[in-house]
Amino acid sequence: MAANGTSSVLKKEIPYKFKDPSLLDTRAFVGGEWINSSTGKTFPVLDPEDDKVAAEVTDMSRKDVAAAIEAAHEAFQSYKKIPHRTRRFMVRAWADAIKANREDLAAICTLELGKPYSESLGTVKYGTDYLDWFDGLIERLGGETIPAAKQDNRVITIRQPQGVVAAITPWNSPIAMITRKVGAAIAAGNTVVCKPAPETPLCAIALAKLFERAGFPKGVLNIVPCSAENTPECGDEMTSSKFVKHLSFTGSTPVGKLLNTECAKSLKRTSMELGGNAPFIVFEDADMKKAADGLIASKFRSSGQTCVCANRILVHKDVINDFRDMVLKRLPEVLVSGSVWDKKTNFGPLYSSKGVEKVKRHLEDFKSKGATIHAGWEGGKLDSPNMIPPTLLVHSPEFADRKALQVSTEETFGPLASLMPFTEEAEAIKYANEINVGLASYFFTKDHSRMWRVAEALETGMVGVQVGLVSAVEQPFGGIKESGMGREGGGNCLEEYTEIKSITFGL
Ligand SMILES: NC(=O)c1ccc[n+]([C@@H]2O[C@H](COP(=O)([O-])OP(=O)(O)OC[C@H]3O[C@@H](n4cnc5c(N)ncnc54)[C@H](O)[C@@H]3O)[C@@H](O)[C@H]2O)c1
Ligand SMILES: N[C@@H](CC=O)C(=O)O
Repeated sequence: MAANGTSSVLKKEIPYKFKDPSLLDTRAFVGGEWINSSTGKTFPVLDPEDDKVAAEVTDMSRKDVAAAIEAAHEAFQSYKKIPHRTRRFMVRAWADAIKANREDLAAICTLELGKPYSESLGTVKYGTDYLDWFDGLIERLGGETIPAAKQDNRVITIRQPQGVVAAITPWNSPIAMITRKVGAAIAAGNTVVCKPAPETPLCAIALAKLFERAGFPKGVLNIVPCSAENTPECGDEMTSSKFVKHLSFTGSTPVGKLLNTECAKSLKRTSMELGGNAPFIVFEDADMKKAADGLIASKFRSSGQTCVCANRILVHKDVINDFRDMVLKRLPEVLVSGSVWDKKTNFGPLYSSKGVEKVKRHLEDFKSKGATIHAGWEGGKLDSPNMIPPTLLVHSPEFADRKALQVSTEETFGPLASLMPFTEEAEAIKYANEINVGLASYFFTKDHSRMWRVAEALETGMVGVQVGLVSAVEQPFGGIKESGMGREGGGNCLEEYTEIKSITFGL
């Protein structure tokens, strides 16, 4: 029992009292039952704010994952027959349950991810926006009638769910990445086995608690938390199972490629939302304040830990000093650091010391190649664990060796921005596109011709023109090149989880 009396699960005190402590659970959810791993093993979940153990979560084995897949397969046999409208009401009820418990869910997100509580409330809203969106799409998930070439034939198509969908999700968005993926698969009539990231299983478990209350049949959603050590085995069970028809993954490009290769052996469908390395370009005619605010929103939200964060920042050499000064002015006006539980705080620690190591490596690389630090971290001991302040570096207007920088080939995934100069539009586009990934990109200019030209030229799945945020449920979210395959959100997102069947009638 935790000293604060809020939950028997908590291993440490936090300055938040749960309204419904039962949402904090450490068990798996399989076939409608709350269970522990057959091995009895657990793994620790840390609070990134102090690196202390927050909870011990059940560590599901390969055998347990196989049982969850079977439970999902069994549930699919009846769930697939449920009318679209009934399914819609259940999705609606899940969304409503999440909304009614938004504060507790946000607190769980803050606890295991270190995300400031106010930002966590935003991520709960973003997550439920997806379910609201699917609610509007479910009953439109129909087929079409097709004029047949033969006089005595009539042809129609119907859309049917695929079966068991395996979902593997990352730590950096532990609520929205689940509702966006699991919600879409279930809205389309599939059943799901979801393996959340080992760093953030508590949000997934809490979402399953609310799912259970929404009236879905047993086995429609199964949550199988497992440790980093068990992950490859559990993943292999998902990619090799004959019952899994679709693997939906959000995470890094190397893991996505591995899973995709394994799924290819049995021709499973895959959805791959993978890593990015977003270019962010400030042209010489840009509105400096708009561009600075765009950079702060894109680079520093979630402390720089999103797949669509600005990463390679190019500023026209004639305005690089003006832009630097505007960013330096706006940073303290926009970002507030402090305890993640303080409602005013909107900038928090990284998810773990692994993240800190990577940011430090990029910082040292920028410094060694001539960038100077204008704000933030110099690479020394941090004041508190994982808490890197918003950091700004600038290269001289003559700097030309961009391709040698680590940031040119790797996401920083942290609150570190280094401004690099460019001279010509074509040069900026060439550098932006000279990479194997293409998720998001951003640019700022007041020139309307340039807006179209550059938006069309950038090789990414999403482009922000004069904005630093591109995530919204109503628009297709996803990348090209090695940033993935498929789209989540947008008007056609449920179709990804269906098969088209064409039926020919002879008269
Ligand atoms: N495109 C998008 O929509 C999107 C969204 C969020 C994050 N991301 C990307 O995710 C990455 C950050 O997340 P991460 O560090 O957790 O990525 P990761 O690839 O290490 O892990 C993602 C998930 O895959 C699991 N995993 C790891 N190895 C596995 C294996 N062998 N078999 C099965 N599962 C395995 C992890 O446990 C986790 O659940 C970044 O690259 C980011 O850009 C992309
Ligand atoms: N949470 C992000 C996804 C990548 O990290 C978003 O949807 O913007």
